[in-house]
Amino acid sequence: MTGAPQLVVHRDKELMARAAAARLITKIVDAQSAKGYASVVLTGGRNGNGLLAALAASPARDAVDWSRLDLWWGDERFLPDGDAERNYTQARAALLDSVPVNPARVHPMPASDGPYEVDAAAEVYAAELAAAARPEDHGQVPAFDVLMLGVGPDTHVASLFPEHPAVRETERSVVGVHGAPKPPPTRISLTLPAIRAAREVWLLAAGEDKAGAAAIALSGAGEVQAPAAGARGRSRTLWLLDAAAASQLPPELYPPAVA
Ligand SMILES: O=C1O[C@H](COP(=O)(O)O)[C@@H](O)[C@H](O)[C@H]1O
Repeated sequence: MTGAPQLVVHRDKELMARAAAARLITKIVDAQSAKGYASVVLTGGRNGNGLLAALAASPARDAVDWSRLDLWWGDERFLPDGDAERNYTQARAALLDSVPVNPARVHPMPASDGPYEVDAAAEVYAAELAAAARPEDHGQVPAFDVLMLGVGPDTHVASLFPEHPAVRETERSVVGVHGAPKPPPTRISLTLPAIRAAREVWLLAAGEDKAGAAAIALSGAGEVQAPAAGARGRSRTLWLLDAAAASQLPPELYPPAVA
């Protein structure tokens, strides 16, 4: 597991989205060159969708071989297929409908109008992840190249909310979430162990309303009280912030000391 999280602070949220999109393109291209494919976990929320829109607008998007990209989701709002509030619907609108992804490699979480209730739907997604894990991944989910997470103002990541049962899960890779404090109340989420299987975890936080959450999560809070504190990658944990979201960080974390 990685050491301390690394921080990159951009001037504003537009620049953060563009820089993060450029970073993601490079990461995908590098992974595809090294092993033939890349696997990425997408996040919902404003910052995640901002990144996808910036990627869609980037001329460098053509450097990605979209047919050799596995896409997964970190969480989903358990709503009918096509609902405008589903993370999958929003990712399609922001990016996926305008690039030649291979539909067989795109893995949205189940919708509420499918054959499963939420806990069974979570089990189905866990089985899909397990089937995609390779022996060298040594786990029940693939070793994702990059797993992105938006950080909520309450420090939630994916659909893991402070003090909720889902954030305490230590065995399963995917769980149904009931009674989430942010609508809709019923959701599906990767758990912290599944998140920590990723090579790199990128936490996205832009805007003043994320400043308190970033400060708490980066100042030694426990993961049950501040789920973002428990989101770490195997080889790297990267916080991508804008100046507003970094504005309450303790001075020992930001700005960096002058050499
Ligand atoms: O509901 C959700 O919220 C978080 C954070 O969203 P934001 O709009 O505050 O950035 C998001 O990461 C998660 O995927 C989503 O389901």
